[in-house]
Amino acid sequence: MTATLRARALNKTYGRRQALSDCTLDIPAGRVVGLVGPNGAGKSTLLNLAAGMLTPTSGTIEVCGGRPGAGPEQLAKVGFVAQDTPVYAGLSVEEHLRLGARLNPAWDDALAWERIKRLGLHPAQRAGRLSGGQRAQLALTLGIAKRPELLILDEPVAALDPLARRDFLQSLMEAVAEQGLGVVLSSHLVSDLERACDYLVVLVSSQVRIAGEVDELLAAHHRLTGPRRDPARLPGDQHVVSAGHTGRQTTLIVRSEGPIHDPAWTVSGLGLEDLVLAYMNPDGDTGARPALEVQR
Ligand SMILES: Nc1ncnc2c1ncn2[C@@H]1O[C@H](COP(=O)(O)OP(=O)(O)OP(=O)(O)O)[C@@H](O)[C@H]1O
Repeated sequence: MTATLRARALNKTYGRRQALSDCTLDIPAGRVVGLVGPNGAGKSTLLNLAAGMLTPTSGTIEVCGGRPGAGPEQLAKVGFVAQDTPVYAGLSVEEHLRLGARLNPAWDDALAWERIKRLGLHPAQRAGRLSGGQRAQLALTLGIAKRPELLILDEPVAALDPLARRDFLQSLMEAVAEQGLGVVLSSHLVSDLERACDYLVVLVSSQVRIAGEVDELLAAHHRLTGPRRDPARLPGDQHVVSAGHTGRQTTLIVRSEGPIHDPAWTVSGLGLEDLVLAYMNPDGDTGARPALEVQR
């Protein structure tokens, strides 16, 4: 597997606060990767390490085959749109594009202008006067026109209304299809990740809880409902991710590569949201408590 991001025993501490702990991860190339986890889990820290904006406390991280931020060639391979889609408020849309052209060796000016026209952004408009959605689209345009191998987006849609979010993700998906670039995208909106991502990483309490192809993860996880019983008595190949009990009933989220034939259980599949919630909330409550924001 060609890895676009490879982390080995990666740690990052801020003072005494552990933001990322012993993170070992291989993200394959050319995927759209959803990074999800509770507030403070370490998502921005991981993305900033991948973009070369932070350096590890210990361990290693490689992105597109090199050390993040190590020289102009490496910088050209990776696009990064930080949280809150930062743009220069005093610069116009056109000035942003000119700056992009000057700073990025593989800059695709035709692509940038085509996107700006399609989005209906006026070249003379100052970025500070754009709406949140327009600023996000401008930042995405700069990221895409740089023509990186990997585009890293930290909560790019958080401030957008549902229509702007759909447009933003649509633009992103088009760029992925046309350019074959890889994307790592963090978001709390699982429905957006479900729409856009084919690979999932769940980060909880500064550690990677699970990572893999979305289709494979969904196929390997099941919800078991049946008479109350001790989860420890399941067969060894059935790994309990989360367990919830009422007086008489047990509901388990289980990872199992093979089918589950025990007639005592009613077995059903999971959606991505259920899967993410099970890993974020392993101590039971396998019902639908919304620990994540879900918007459609
Ligand atoms: N510059 C900093 N100085 C000190 N602590 C920090 C700093 N940046 C982040 N942290 C801490 O590191 C941990 C991980 O933060 P991080 O921003 O990576 O989480 P996150 O998963 O992106 O959260 P959110 O979903 O809220 O954006 C948190 O406990 C946070 O308080």
